[in-house]
Amino acid sequence: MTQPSSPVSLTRFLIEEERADHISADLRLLIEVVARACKTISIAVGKGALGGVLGDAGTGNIQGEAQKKLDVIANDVLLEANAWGGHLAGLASEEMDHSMPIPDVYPRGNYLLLFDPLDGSSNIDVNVSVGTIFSVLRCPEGVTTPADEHYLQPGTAQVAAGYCVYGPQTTLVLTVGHGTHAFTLDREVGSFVLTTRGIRIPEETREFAVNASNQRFWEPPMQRYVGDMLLGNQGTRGKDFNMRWIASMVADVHRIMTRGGIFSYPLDSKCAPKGGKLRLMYEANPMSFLVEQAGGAASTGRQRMMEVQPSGLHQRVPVFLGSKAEVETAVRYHAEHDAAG
Ligand SMILES: O=P(O)(O)OC[C@H]1O[C@](O)(COP(=O)(O)O)[C@@H](O)[C@@H]1O
Ligand SMILES: [Mg+2]
Ligand SMILES: [Mg+2]
Repeated sequence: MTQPSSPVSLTRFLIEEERADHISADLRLLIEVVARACKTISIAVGKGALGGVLGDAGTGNIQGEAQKKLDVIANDVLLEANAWGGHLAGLASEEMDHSMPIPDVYPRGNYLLLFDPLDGSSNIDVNVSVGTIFSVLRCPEGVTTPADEHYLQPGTAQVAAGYCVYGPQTTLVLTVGHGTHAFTLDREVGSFVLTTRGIRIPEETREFAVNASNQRFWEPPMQRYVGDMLLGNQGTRGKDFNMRWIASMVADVHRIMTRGGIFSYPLDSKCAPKGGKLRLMYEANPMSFLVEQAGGAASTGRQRMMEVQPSGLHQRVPVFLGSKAEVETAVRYHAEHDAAG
């Protein structure tokens, strides 16, 4: 007898992943807690002006950036939900100066959670998609009170990563190292439902995403790379390119997950003293894990992103990720430039 095909909830998907030995029960429950927090953030984002959540919080974060009210709200939601979740030894956030070990009085586990609670903050007040990005690491063996240094593991050590995009639909995109999968929030029912199993990013693309206003500050290989794309079918690339820039990494990456493309936030002379614009631990590494698991590639331009050995919790890096062949082309421009001295 054929079974009626019913929608697969995130809960059922995670139970199946546990049965397949892809995740532990603790990791399954941890992801459920993060997903629940994302639902709460999605509701707050959706209320907008009606919920009094728009505008500046009047505070700044360790990155020297002004915090929006929703940056603070999303951070609090994730902290509160996960502190009581029982599956973490500690957590770290883009919005907090240091990581936070889970206090003894709370239930504790063996994972470390890192997150960018609200990505694309500059878009909140203009009603454009924003998101949450998260990454899960194992707490090193024997460590009961993890400090910042215990989070400094390369992206290859991640056991799970995901983002939730708050757009016309709220969509959670997740990997536990066995493909990348998308779950759409059924708002009436209140649960995430599997809508794409095994996302595959097309290898080739004719679409790139970059903040072109930084062009004069870019390094020479980036100038040449984008210059050649702009020449289109009249230049060496032999094809015309389209450009998109939402300024929410989550939304730009989600487009690439859906139809391919390359996303880049390269090194420029403004952000060079900090190493780049985007954060390795909260943005670049989780997105790289998701993109690689979907058949794409992710690089700093000179090194596979997930092999970068982190030196600081809030470290920044240049980013190129998306369609594999296109990322390889961007890397080739950098290699040729460096080889020429
Ligand atoms: O405003 P810019 O320079 O184009 O930068 C946009 C980039 O900055 C970010 O907004 C940084 O994220 P936050 O909003 O979490 O600080 C990325 O999402 C986005 O890709
Ligand atoms: Mg961000
Ligand atoms: Mg943020």
